[in-house]
Amino acid sequence: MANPVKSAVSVRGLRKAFGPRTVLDGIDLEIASGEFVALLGRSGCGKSTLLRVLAGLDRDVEGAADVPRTVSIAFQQPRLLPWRKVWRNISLGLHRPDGRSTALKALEEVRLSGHADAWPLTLSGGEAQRVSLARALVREPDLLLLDEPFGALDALTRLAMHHLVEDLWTDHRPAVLLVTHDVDEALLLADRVLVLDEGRIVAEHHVDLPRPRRRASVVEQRTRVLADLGVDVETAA
Ligand SMILES: Nc1ncnc2c1ncn2[C@@H]1O[C@H](COP(=O)(O)OP(=O)(O)OP(=O)(O)O)[C@@H](O)[C@H]1O
Repeated sequence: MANPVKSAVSVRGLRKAFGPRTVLDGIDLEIASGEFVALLGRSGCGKSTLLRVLAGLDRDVEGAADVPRTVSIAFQQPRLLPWRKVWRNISLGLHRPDGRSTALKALEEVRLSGHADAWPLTLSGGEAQRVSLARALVREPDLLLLDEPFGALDALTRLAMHHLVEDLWTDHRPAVLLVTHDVDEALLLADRVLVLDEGRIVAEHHVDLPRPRRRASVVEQRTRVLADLGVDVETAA
């Protein structure tokens, strides 16, 4: 028998309700080991709720969700502790004697060497987000959950972050689930793009373009994904 692809995430029949409101309505989802998946959907369709469940932050659900033992999550806001230096933010909770050198290595990877002893409030938005990525990666997660990590950044910083995340993913190869509102971002980074609508996965696009990808190369697929999001590109502003 051929070697089956190892799953990092296996979700079956996942349901989540807040009171009378069903937010996740029977999600089935497989993510292969090392696969990069993007999740698109309108505001309020349940994207962050799904990520929270996969991160183990919300266990009050129906259905089954198998995830790896090491899961890291990074949010739109870096959520750094302002009273701890950058390196301590990264090594927090690692419980290793070599916490500082591990943090320094992670900072080097996110191209922030030299900021180890800085205070978080002295960092730019992009720098703080890179610290947040370093903190997520230092745990060597088998699953990395990214909840709109570039959403608050300006266009140029965002572009640099795309390259950085792709490099980090290539070097470490965790499975990734990236929540974004940006169709181009999804198509530039992911192997597969899912569209969530009212708590259900309603469309799936495989992105077979060679890497590194350019914006021009995703134009054709962009139209199809936008159609699944209910956006008519002819009339969209
Ligand atoms: N703790 C909560 N209590 C009650 N309702 C909640 C709670 N968390 C989320 N919801 C509701 O669940 C729905 C889905 O929220 P969720 O944050 O998952 O959406 P989203 O797709 O990530 O949206 P956005 O793109 O705007 O971040 C929303 O209607 C939200 O109001």
